[in-house]
Amino acid sequence: MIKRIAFLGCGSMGEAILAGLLGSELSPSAVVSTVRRVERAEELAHRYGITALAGAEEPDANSLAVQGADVVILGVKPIGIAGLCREISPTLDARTVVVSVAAAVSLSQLSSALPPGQPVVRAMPNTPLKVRRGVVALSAGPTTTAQQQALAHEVFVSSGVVLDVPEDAQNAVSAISGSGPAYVFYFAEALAAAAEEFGLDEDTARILARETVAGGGLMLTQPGADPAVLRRGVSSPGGTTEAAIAAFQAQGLAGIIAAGAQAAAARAAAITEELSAG
Ligand SMILES: NC(=O)C1=CN([C@@H]2O[C@H](COP(=O)(O)OP(=O)(O)OC[C@H]3O[C@@H](n4cnc5c(N)ncnc54)[C@H](OP(=O)(O)O)[C@@H]3O)[C@@H](O)[C@H]2O)C=CC1
Ligand SMILES: O=C(O)[C@@H]1CCC=N1
Repeated sequence: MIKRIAFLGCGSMGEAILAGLLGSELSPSAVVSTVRRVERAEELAHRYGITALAGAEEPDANSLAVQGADVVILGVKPIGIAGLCREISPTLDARTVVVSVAAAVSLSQLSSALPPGQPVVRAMPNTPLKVRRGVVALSAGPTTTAQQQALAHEVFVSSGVVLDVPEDAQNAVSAISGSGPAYVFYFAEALAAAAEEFGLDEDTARILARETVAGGGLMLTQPGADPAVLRRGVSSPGGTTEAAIAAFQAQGLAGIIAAGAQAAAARAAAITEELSAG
């Protein structure tokens, strides 16, 4: 059981994890988070009842936050991860499991900035954790015990589906489910724009697109749901949906989506290289 957890960096992703976790049995008194700005720390403390420290006000915020924590979540941008690891290293307990959610930061890059043998987990979560419909893939480092891996699972399990993957799958996971919510939101934006092209007013267009994406997503969460079967359930032979799908296929929509995911994975590989090059 997690007794104390520290979130170092708590923006979009950190807050999504935090919100999902606090919906479980964990008490806000077991959570400390750090950010840079005072107003963001105040917002988090007010919204969740946690302790939130701002680096702008308390320069030792990160070192203070990790003291006594059994899990530390690194939620800053990839470029900030190594510096943050070096900053907390002197005060980190050797048993604390350090979970990085940063895209493209490898386990070896993490370990090389932490004390030798520090237990580490590389995670790729997504923001729907905030509404407890997230998915996260975990890859543990070689010194991370089964008990420490269980603690990392516990961070996410009440907020979504937790998968264990080999580290070399992490860039693919990032390209599919890490970035994926943005693809879905982009689709919703495009659907609303198409609605406005028909002359529907902006509010009506947004509601139609939003409820369609949300409702379709909810149907996919039903036991045994298969997207191809659900699609056929909407597509009458010779009807309107078939005409739309044929137009999507003629435009190469599946290939366009694959190209987007490839671009995301390639960018992750490039970021890993850039971080190694310094
Ligand atoms: N957003 C997403 O959907 C996903 C993001 N990720 C990963 O999550 C990480 C964070 O991304 P995201 O949440 O989008 O980014 P944000 O910019 O929203 O959040 C970053 C947070 O880090 C804080 N911060 C920056 N530097 C420090 C520091 N030295 N000490 C303490 N706090 C610090 C910022 O504080 P302040 O608010 O005061 O500026 C902010 O709260 C990235 O590594 C990204 O790859 C992974 C999967 C999905
Ligand atoms: O855009 C990014 O780099 C991060 C990683 C996955 C989602 N957001």
